[in-house]
Amino acid sequence: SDTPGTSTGHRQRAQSSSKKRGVALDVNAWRGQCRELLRRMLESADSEPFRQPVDLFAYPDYRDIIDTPMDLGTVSETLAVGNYENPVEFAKDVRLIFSNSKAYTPNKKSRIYSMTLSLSAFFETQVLPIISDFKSALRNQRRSRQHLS
Ligand SMILES: O=C(O)c1ccc2ncsc2c1
Repeated sequence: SDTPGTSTGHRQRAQSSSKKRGVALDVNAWRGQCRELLRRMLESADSEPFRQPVDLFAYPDYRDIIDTPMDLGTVSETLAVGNYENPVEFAKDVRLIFSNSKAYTPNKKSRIYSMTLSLSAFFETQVLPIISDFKSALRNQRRSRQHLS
């Protein structure tokens, strides 16, 4: 009712973010965080073999072994055009880069394979908090929307 001083029902909570337990829970924060993570990976020398699709002239048997090629340039483009719905989809493509390299490598001492190991170790430490922050923001958003109506 519009009687002054009476409850007017639940105020619409901010859609994109709300402060809870001192953490800003923004369901959209993951995209900029993933773009920054990609930037840091691309500036590392360890990413050189993975910045563009594997050169099929350099590795003519590549597609005999690898069904779904993936590279950091393709991941960056997919992120930039908004074709990842969440950070889990983004991480799945980045992990594909590393699993392809592990599947293709002729031996576990190869230079490129060792670059795969160090870059994927860095990636996993950095992507974990991005994914868990996204999941808690989503839980929070669903909780606050459930109270509306
Ligand atoms: O020549 C190699 O040792 C090697 C190992 C892994 C790898 N992943 C994509 S290209 C490639 C080449």
